[in-house]
Amino acid sequence: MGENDTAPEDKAPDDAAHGGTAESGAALLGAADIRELAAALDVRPTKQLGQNFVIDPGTVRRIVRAAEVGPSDVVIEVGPGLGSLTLALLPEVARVIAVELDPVLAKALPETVEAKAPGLADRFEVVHGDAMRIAELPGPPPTALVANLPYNVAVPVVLHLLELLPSLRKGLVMVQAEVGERLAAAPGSKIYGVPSVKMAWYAEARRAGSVGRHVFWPAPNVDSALVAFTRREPPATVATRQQVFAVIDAAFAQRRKTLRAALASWAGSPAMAEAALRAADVDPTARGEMLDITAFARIAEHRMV
Ligand SMILES: C[S@@+](CC[C@H](N)C(=O)[O-])C[C@H]1O[C@@H](n2cnc3c(N)ncnc32)[C@H](O)[C@@H]1O
Repeated sequence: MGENDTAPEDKAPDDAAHGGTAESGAALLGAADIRELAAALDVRPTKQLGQNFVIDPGTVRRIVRAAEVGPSDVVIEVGPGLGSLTLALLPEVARVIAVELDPVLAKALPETVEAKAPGLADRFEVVHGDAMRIAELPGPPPTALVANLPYNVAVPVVLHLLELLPSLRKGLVMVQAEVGERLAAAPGSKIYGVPSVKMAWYAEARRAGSVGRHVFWPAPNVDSALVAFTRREPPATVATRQQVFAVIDAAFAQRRKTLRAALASWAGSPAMAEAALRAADVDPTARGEMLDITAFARIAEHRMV
């Protein structure tokens, strides 16, 4: 799927539409279903929790297709909300473990699954909690992350789950368009930064399409992007992940400065920063935005204090 892909479904959904029943055994949620569910639960979507619910069955189908998940996948879904994406995932995969922070939504979801996908409810489990803080999950280890993420915490959630769950081999997340570009950016581009390099420690990320704001209720102020990722081995290094991430944070905290200046307090002094950079075969007058993850790992190895 190309960057500017506009799938046939990427049009304004009919506001009154019900999602209808799919042959797969799960009914998908349309705009009218979402409003009915929200009214029944007295849910008023909050910005604080990034609650923008997908009201377009075409969009959730598109997400599931782009995720390339199958019958052997155990999916972790973050922020299932009222269940739009959950219901599209269930017929396709072995199991969905959904982590939801809102207690009202977490409590209501099993009932929605039972009502809309009666034959598939045994594949589903909901965990009430904060996806940025969970330390363990029930059941078999997840192989894929598929989520329409709460936008304000999208990057920390993805990084936390990649660190916590080595079983996670791939993922497809819907995020704010600008965040999607950052996650998938390559060295040398203006938007390359901390999310791009930290993501590259764990996985190869790429843009997998765009989604307009009209497929959500309420509609957010920004458009969205689909980002796909595939796990890869971190660079071979004697430095720990924390040590490498400390260099990345220092380099981008003052991204307009040369690395010699930006890494001065991390190294102990500008001269020590220069020594570490030279030992790592990195030009001390370069800026962080030019370096890939392997260069950051080499620099971390050469800190002298
Ligand atoms: C963008 S909505 C997506 C809802 C649903 N998946 C959909 O596509 O309609 C984000 C969801 O994440 C939940 N959420 C927000 N912060 C969270 C966190 N830290 N951990 C888990 N869920 C969170 C919100 O309550 C909300 O249900």
